[in-house]
Amino acid sequence: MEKMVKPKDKPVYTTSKRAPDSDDIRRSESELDLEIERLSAELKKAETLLKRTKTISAQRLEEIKSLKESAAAEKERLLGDVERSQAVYDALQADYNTLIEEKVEIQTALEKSKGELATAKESLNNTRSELVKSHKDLSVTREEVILSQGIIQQLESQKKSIEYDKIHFERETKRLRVELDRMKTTPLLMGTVVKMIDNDHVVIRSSAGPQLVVSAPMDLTEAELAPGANVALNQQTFSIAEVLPVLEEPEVSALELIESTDITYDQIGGLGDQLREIREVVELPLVKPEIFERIGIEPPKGALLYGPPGTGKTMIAKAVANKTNATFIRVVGSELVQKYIGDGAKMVHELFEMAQKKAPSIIFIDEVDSIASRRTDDTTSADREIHRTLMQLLAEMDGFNRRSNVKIIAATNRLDILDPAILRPGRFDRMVFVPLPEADGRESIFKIHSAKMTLSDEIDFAELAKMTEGASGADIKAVVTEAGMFAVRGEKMSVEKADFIDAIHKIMESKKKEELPVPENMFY
Ligand SMILES: Nc1ncnc2c1ncn2[C@@H]1O[C@H](COP(=O)(O)OP(=O)(O)OP(=O)(O)O)[C@@H](O)[C@H]1O
Repeated sequence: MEKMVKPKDKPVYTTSKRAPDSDDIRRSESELDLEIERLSAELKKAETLLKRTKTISAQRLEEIKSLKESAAAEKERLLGDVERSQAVYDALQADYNTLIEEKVEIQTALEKSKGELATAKESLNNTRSELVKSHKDLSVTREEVILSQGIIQQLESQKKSIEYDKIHFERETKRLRVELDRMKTTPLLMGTVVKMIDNDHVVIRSSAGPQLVVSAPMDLTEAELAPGANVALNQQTFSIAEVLPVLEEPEVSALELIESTDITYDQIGGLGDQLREIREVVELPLVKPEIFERIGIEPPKGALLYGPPGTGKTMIAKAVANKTNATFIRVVGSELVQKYIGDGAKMVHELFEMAQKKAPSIIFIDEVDSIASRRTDDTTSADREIHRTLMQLLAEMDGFNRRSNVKIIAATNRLDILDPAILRPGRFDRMVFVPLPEADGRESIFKIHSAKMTLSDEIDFAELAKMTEGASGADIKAVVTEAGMFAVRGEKMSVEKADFIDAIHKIMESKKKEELPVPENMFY
């Protein structure tokens, strides 16, 4: 702010009694000039100040104008915002109103549903109590049904078992009758073939002493009547009744004894797992006994093979004997007790002695169920005989040295009737189920048995395997042989698919006719 100039020494006009002289006038004039000068300077200053104030005012005015403009623009914008907000607010208000209406509707519906729910709950409770009541009734009925089902099942399995036993007994009766007939006939004389004179005559040295020339029976081949063969002769006519098996030891002639069998593992189809198991328990201890010693465990004594007939149980035993170079000694349970009545137990003892002598050896007890079946009591003398034979077998198995080179393989089609005593631990170290072959197994059995046949190219073994569901290895072998026979009869160059199909029909049909009812737990 510009400081106002304060007049310093204003000229003082004094009134004096004398008239101003020229000096006074000059003095007053110069004072007036000074005053005028000062006032001019002050005026100038005031003008400059005014000018500056004007400029500032103009600037301020400009600023105020621009502020006014921007305030107007801002106002415009705010007004727009207010409008938009109003629109949003209106929309929200509309939504809110709708929601309120909906809420009212929902509340009404909710009230209605609550009522319905209460009704439904009530009827549910009623139904539930009815259900609980029926459930109780049903439980009682179900228990009765289960009870009756159990009784029916029991009766059915008893029936099946009885039917089976009946068939078994019928067969045994038939066999015993034949045996009895044989026993009733005059005893036969034993003789040894010395030589064949021609196709029809043979020289025999009889056990009574003399040498005889007898007629060669039509049904015996030259090979069977080879020098040294043992034959049984009719005492009156001296005709040859039958060729006797090679007698290794007079006491145990009931046995089949093969020094070295010719069955190999690769001739057995579809039993990989079973072979592996049996090789572990029978082959390994014979071939590598040191492994068991090293590990410090007792080597197994043997195994029990069980399963349907004709599935290769005997083959497995023979193949193990072959692999281990062991003597194969086969004894048939039913023959032990039927042929040697009173001597079964003695035969068992001799069997084990002989196996020891011929070691390494494998004792194969076929149809072990004939001597080891579960019995309720030993009422008949035959029962007692069977029991004695079994006791002897168990004693031999228990007293038998695990480290000896003798192993036992037993086989049965009737695991269900076996005496638990024979299954007790320490007797058979492993029980191996030998089942009917699956399609793959059947295919490989077809291939094995037809390996030496001349076959036509069209033969598809997988297809034949599909057609023989339920067939055993023995059935498949029979099919292959029969197919060969069809081809021979038809004088063909090779066995054709049609021959196989005819053979399958023939064998499977006859199998169906022979089939017996199988008790449920027969193989388990
Ligand atoms: N898995 C198989 N592989 C090849 N051939 C088999 C097989 N199973 C059975 N066979 C054929 O069937 C024949 C009879 O088999 P095997 O005597 O071994 O049966 P099994 O089970 O001992 O019968 P069973 O219980 O009636 O004594 C054999 O000689 C063989 O030709």
